[in-house]
Amino acid sequence: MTTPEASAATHDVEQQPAETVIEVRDLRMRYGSTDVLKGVDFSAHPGEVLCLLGPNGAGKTTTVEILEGFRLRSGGEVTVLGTDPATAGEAWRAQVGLVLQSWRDHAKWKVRELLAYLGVFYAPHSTPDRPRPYDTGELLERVGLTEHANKRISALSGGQRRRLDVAIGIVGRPRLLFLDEPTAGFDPEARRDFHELVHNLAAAEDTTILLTTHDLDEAEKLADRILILAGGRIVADGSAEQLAAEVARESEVHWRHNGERHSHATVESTEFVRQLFERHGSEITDLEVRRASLEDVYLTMVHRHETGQVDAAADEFTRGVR
Ligand SMILES: Nc1ncnc2c1ncn2[C@@H]1O[C@H](COP(=O)(O)OP(=O)(O)OP(=O)(O)O)[C@@H](O)[C@H]1O
Repeated sequence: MTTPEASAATHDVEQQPAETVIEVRDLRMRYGSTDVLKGVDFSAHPGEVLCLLGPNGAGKTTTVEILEGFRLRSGGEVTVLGTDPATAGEAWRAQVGLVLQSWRDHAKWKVRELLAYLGVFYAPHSTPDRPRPYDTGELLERVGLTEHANKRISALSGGQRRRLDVAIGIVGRPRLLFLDEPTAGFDPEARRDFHELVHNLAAAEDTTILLTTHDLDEAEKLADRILILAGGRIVADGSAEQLAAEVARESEVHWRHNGERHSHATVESTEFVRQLFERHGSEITDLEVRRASLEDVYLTMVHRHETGQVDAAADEFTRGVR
């Protein structure tokens, strides 16, 4: 992530719960003579988990930094929590959480002290439905750092440090949380805990989450909606299932009946399975329905982009998914 370079005049408005948390229309970004974003459109609603995917250099960081108010766009409309991030002030910022690549400062601080210290900033922005900041003990528990609460930050392992990054991102109980490669360096258990935490934040606290990752498995597990950015536009927008159905309309159904293996390709796998059970009931064993993986979808989209078919790909998804 880069240094903030946005913001001329700032203003704060009374923040009302917005129907749409993020609204991006025809977002454009030009660096010198290069157009990196050529008309990005998407929106996010309260409690949704969105994952932004795309090849290196596609413009994910640029997009996220514009939404965070750290970068000024070249064109288009952007509204985040009801406000244009380019001119938003402190009250807006207090509702937005960031989990950036690792927190490197304050090495001599202890974990609990740092969280309590950072929390103070959010107290003036507390509301009855969103008490701010998080109680430090509860927060430590949530991110799995209770037993490390009195350790110096310099003494944390990489994974513990990342948990602290997450705690720093949510200490103000944000309505919108940006996560940049959130589980880089996590062991499988920490990763599973983190996924639970994200589901919990979205479901119980109605926090909208926008994450960037290169880990497709993580995207599939976490995201309600996946956005693929390629060629300066969103070329796919939908759930992992919707996107898979667009790339490979047929799913493969495999099953065993009277000891014999069978398989069948169909666009209506649910209906096919229902009929299968209607005819053979509990004689059916080893049932499996395979659809295109997110990796298949992603590689197909990126390939279309690289071979200049990106407009066709974008049109297809716009038609099929939205
Ligand atoms: N400040 C800048 N000035 C000029 N060009 C820039 C600047 N920031 C980014 N770019 C260029 O814009 C393009 C998009 O960069 P960006 O960092 O947004 O991509 P990304 O999708 O986040 O990539 P990665 O997956 O590699 O992190 C790249 O070609 C990059 O070189």
